[in-house]
This record gives sequence, structure tokens and C-alpha cells, in this order.
Amino acid sequence: MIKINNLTKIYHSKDKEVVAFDNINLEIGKGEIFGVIGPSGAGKSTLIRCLNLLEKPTSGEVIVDGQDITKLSTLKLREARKEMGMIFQRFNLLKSRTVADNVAFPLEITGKNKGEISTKVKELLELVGLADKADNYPSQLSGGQQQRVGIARALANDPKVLLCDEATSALDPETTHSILELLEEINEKLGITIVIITHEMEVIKEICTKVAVLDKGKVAEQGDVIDIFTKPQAEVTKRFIQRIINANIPEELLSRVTVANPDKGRLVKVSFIGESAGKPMVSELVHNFAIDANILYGNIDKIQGTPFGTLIIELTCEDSSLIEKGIKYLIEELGVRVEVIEDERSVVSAD
Ligand SMILES: Nc1ncnc2c1ncn2[C@@H]1O[C@H](COP(=O)(O)OP(=O)(O)OP(=O)(O)O)[C@@H](O)[C@H]1O
Repeated sequence: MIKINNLTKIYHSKDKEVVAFDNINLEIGKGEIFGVIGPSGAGKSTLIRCLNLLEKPTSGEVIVDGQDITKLSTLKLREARKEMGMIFQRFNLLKSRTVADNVAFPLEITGKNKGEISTKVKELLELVGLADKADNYPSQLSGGQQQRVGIARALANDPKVLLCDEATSALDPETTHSILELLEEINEKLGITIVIITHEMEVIKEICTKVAVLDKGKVAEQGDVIDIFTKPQAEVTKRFIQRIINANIPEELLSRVTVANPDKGRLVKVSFIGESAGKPMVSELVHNFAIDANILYGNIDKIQGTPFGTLIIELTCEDSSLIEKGIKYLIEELGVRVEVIEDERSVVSAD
């Protein structure tokens, strides 16, 4: 649906240049919910504004539905923009207009007649759950309700793409959840492609199917959300994930005798996704290898219905060779990822 080829944006001020991002390549499929996450200053907002040319890229291509919109005339660009709705962190509603008139605004601009506008506005307000607020003003609504108006307005011209620029950053967690649910419902009902810019990994985890991690104007990594969560490669991604999944090994565990002395046992971090989450790994270690397995930390979560989790287990056994066999069994038979914690600084991957 959207293809970004070698996209670069450089801001020029009086005496210096600021590179917002450099040589970005991304492909966003039709009907996907695609997240872009990155720390402050990574270039996220500039990137999303380049997708509908609110910001003009310095070089590169933005291909939307087969046409490079950086090459379009002003008139054609205006047409192409109708295919892309946008919502904002601060909602950007017109304060002097009612909810219904805010939603009607883009329809008025495209020259729809009164009857068409009234029908469409009603339909959109029902979709976002605000049919009873049509005559209210934005100041009479909560933040979440205002964002719902923003969503209804963004969908007025039946766009193929919805761009969300930090759309939940000004909202509390519960309201964020309800807005994300609404976006997911819209994606399913209307088949619309959604691009979400955020600095919150929770948002990515909750609704995105694909994610690109932006850092200092470059794509640090990209892929399926489940892969990025379970096997992050870039340091910046690991930092984001640690904020919501506390898989850091607590200091007191690192000083355990099994870390320094493998003859006494092993401290291992076991990560599992999907089917392997349901396997009785601890009891199998105990029964099959006579290993004592002491669970010191555990966490389980879900991404798009797929369970994944982490366990930190201390394995002890009179015969240390059985521990090695047990670890091999976990990896080869149960399909989980095992990292042996060898000292305070390193974990050694065993898969
Ligand atoms: N209009 C502008 N003029 C000059 N530099 C700019 C302009 N807009 C953004 N920048 C710079 O471009 C870089 C990327 O900014 P951008 O706002 O896209 O990052 P971001 O990832 O969205 O950050 P945040 O999460 O803090 O909003 C930053 O170094 C920023 O200072």
C-alpha cells in the first residue's frame, strides 16, 4: 500500500543542517497496522508527515497505492491526500464547531451536498460511538471522546490509509486502550491500512502487526511484532521492550552460587512463544533428568493472541552432566530458547 524508498529529510536552518532521517526504506502492506517506534528526536513525526507530504522530503520516493506522491502536481496531491486521513496527539479539533460540524468539515471542503454530509456524519459518529454527542462542542468532551471525533473526521472521505501521529500519547492507559480497540475495529471493518507513530511499546504490542524501530534517523530494525518482541536485535529495541517486559535479571539472582560455579548448577533464562508456552517444562526436567528446577522469576504476556514469556530458573543436580542434557532437551524437544547466565554481565545463548 505504501512503499518508502531511500527517503531522506534534512532541515536547513541559517547555519546548520539537521538530518531528521536518512535513507529510510519501508514497505507497508494493504490492511496492515504498521507501527513506527523510536525515542524522542528519532524522526518519527517528520516521517509520518512525509507520508502525506505535509512535510516535503529532501529526496526519495513515497509510493502510495502505486503512485509516487512526491512527483504529483498540487492538484493531484490534493486528490491523493483524500486517500490518507490523519489523527494527532492534540486532536486538532475546531473549538468553535460542534462535534458533527467538525466531522462535516472535510466533506464540506470536498463539495458534498448537505444531505450527503448529514448521512455520512451520522454514520461516522455511530462508528466511533459518539452518536449522542453530535451537538456538543469539543470542550465538553473528554480527551478520549475528542480523539474519537478526530478519528471520525479523518475517515470522512473514506481514505485507504489512516496516519496516527502519537494519537494516544495525551491519554491515560484505559482511554488509550479503548482508542486502540476502536482503531483495530476500524481496520477490520473497513480494511483500512493504519500507520501508527508512537514512543510507547504498549501501543505496538497491543495492535500492530508489523513494526519499524527508528533511531537517530535510521531504521534500527523492522519486522513482525512477535519476532521483534521475542528476539530484539538492536539495543534501542531491547530498551523499549524492557520497559514493558521486565526480563532483566535482578542483581540478587546474578550473585547466586550457580552463576559462578557451574558444577553446583545453572541459572538459565528460558523464553518461549506460542505452543511451547503450554509445555510442562519444569516437571519434565524434574521427572526425566532428576534436576531440581527452582523458578526465580516468571512473566507471561500475549501479542496478537500469541502467548510468550520468560522464566528464570535455577537448575541443580548431583550430576552436572544431566543439567546439560536437560537444557538440550528444553531446546530440542520443547522448542524454547534457553540462555545460560554465566556471570554478572553476560548471558550465553544456547539455541
Ligand atoms: N521544523 C524543523 N526544523 C528543524 N529541525 C527539525 C524540525 N522538525 C524536526 N526537526 C528535527 O528533526 C529531528 C527529528 O524530529 P522529529 O520531531 O521528527 O522526531 P520524533 O521522533 O518525532 O521526536 P518526538 O518523539 O520528540 O516528537 C530532530 O532532531 C528535530 O530537532
